[in-house]
Amino acid sequence: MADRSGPLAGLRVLEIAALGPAPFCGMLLADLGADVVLADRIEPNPQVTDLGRAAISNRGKRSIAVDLKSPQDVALVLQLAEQCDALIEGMRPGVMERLGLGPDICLARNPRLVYGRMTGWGQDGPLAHVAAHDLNYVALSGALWYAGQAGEPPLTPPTLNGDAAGGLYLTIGVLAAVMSARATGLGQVVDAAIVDGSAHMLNLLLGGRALGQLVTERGGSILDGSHWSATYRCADGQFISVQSFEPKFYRLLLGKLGLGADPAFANQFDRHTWPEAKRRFAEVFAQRTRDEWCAMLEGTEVCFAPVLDPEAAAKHPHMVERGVYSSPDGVLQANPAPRFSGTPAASPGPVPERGADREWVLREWLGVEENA
Ligand SMILES: CC(=O)SCCNC(=O)CCNC(=O)[C@H](O)C(C)(C)COP(=O)(O)OP(=O)(O)OC[C@H]1O[C@@H](n2cnc3c(N)ncnc32)[C@H](O)[C@@H]1OP(=O)(O)O
Repeated sequence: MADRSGPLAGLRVLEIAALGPAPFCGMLLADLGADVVLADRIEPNPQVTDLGRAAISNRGKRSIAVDLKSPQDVALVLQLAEQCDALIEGMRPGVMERLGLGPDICLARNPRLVYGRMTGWGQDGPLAHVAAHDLNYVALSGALWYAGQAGEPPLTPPTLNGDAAGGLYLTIGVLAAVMSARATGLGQVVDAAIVDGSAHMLNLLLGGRALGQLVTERGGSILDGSHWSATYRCADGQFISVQSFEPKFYRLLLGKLGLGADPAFANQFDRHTWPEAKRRFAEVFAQRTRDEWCAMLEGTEVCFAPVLDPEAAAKHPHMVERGVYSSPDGVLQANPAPRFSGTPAASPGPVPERGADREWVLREWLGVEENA
């Protein structure tokens, strides 16, 4: 029986505890109302810092602690897998099989089950079994190539293109496969690899490559090389962003900066003019503080925003009015997204204590009263 609300109310998901993207997928599903039971480790993973109550990715889930090296607990996980729509896991390929929890066994027990697998490299291929992390996967996918400035090494971006996007692809895959299982009665394996998702997202840019807008040289393309698509340091050391792509918005920006009549800025898309134009923009933006630029440019059509740290972002009037962030238990976090008009998601539930919901899980999912 579901007690969560949101468009996924009634969807049961069993998540085998892992790092990064798989828990992020579990959070997305829980945010949207799914009943997510986290099969957690009995003790924290010794390889990584235990985030405890700050493990935002676990919010809204129920936790049951299991020792997957114990046949008894493996049997329990299989029983839970029989009762759910989807199982998600993020271990190295072959680990679940070794534990006796591989897809063949689980699907034999529950033919409607969607078995979602999250990895960096994928379930097969020469690197499938090799340890790596976000940066490595994004590097191999082709996407990291464009992160950075001309003549500089690619930077280490926040783990959004790899881990977070990988979790999003797992989420989409799981939901698509659940729809298919509801229509056909048959579950399947979803192999969500960060390299696939990261490359797939590059499609957004690869069309521009065909047109010459995206060149191989880092920092040489319209969106990462031009003066009108950049961040600038202000007089107080803070930063602002402009991305005045359309000529009408670009002209407006030039006007606001007092450069409208300057011929050096006349050819917006001529990449030969960009380095000098960027230097001139930098000089102009360095003359006022970020707040002064906000007062002048925010809310206009020049395509402008201040660059904010998450705490400042949470306090920005636009973000406040939309309620984008909150701080339950004193831990700053973003609220569920997207938003639904008919089945809105409730506020996310708390981060569970490890193993705290065993009684609830056994009763609600298996009909077993352990202490009766
Ligand atoms: C910042 C980031 O990029 S996070 C994303 C990292 N990459 C991924 O998530 C991709 C997929 N995952 C992986 O490739 C790997 O899990 C890595 C590289 C992240 C970590 O490698 P490892 O620490 O060696 O973990 P691996 O997944 O191989 O195995 C997990 C081990 O924990 C054990 N384990 C997991 N849960 C439990 C449990 N509840 N009880 C007992 N043992 C458990 C497994 O049995 C396995 O041990 P074994 O090899 O003795 O059977």
